[in-house]
Amino acid sequence: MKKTSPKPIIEIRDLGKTFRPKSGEVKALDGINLNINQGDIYGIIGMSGAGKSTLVRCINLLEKPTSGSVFIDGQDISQLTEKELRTVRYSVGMIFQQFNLLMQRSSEKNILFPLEIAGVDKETAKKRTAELLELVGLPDKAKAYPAQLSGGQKQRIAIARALANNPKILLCDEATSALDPSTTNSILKLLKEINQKLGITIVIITHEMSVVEQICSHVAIIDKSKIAEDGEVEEIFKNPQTEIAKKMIFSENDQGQVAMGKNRYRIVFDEKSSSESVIAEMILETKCRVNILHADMKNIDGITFGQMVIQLPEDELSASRAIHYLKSHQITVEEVGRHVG
Ligand SMILES: Nc1ncnc2c1ncn2[C@@H]1O[C@H](COP(=O)(O)OP(=O)(O)OP(=O)(O)O)[C@@H](O)[C@H]1O
Repeated sequence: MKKTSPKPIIEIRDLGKTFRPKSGEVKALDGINLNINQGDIYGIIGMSGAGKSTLVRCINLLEKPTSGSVFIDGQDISQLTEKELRTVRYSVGMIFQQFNLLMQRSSEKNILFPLEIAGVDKETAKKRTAELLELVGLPDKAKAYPAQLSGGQKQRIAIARALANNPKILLCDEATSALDPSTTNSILKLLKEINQKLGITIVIITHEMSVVEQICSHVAIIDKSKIAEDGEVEEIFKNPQTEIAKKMIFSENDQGQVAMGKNRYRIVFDEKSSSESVIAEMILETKCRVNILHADMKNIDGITFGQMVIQLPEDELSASRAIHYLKSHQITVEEVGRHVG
């Protein structure tokens, strides 16, 4: 039977955005093409100034592209009237780094706010608010004001508010950047649950690869206004092609530890192969001396990967024997010496 290809809910075609402030022209986005499918958790990652916020503002209709198009659920949003745009806006919810809750309103009233604007009757809106408080795990905080909530709780209320009008897409702009690591984990877990329970497509804008690794199915790496690389997170992690992807996969700490010396290789293991035994057997079989410079584990969308940076001897023959051994055991091997540090 023919496999049906997944349906893109967001299609970005040749998108360009140029700002023209008095100080000169800034090309914030240049020739962006991206397909985000229904049900994806799609990470958009890049360094500061790469163009992430501009891209998200083009998707949520706050910024008008200079060229190209954005299709949401098959509709070219640049061709819509104001009235049609309002309807499409309901299908895109958004959460932010600073939560953006209304400080004078209780949690419950914050969630009610978009329902009031949409003209939902009071009884239905109240019922929906109670369901959403339950969904984000805070039914007991209905009457609390934002000032009485922790950062993680504020973000949970913001998520409930963003979901009030049943959007098809949830955009998260650096939504965990103001949170500590354990709160970040709990918010990412909640987003994953929402994606699975409601089938909602989630787009996550972040500068942290760890966020992408934890919950995203796909990622696009933006560098200097263009997409450097995009695809499934697992594939990009195992086989990054561009300098920027390699840089983002190694955290700053890792780079410090592996910056010294020549002949360094990054190797990636999956759950099926144990790093220790493969390395031990490789040393026994090839008689090649290996220096382990760095090793850690990463959990990518629920699958554990080990990565190591090893240093091989300068003697080319032994080094190539070792590389051949690793590759023949289906282990990803790439030289990092020129790229890292
Ligand atoms: N309204 C604007 N007017 C002029 N230039 C702008 C405007 N908005 C963004 N830019 C410029 O466009 C480029 C991309 O900015 P953008 O905010 O999209 O990057 P970013 O990847 O989100 O960065 P950060 O992670 O620091 O928020 C930057 O050079 C920025 O200075």
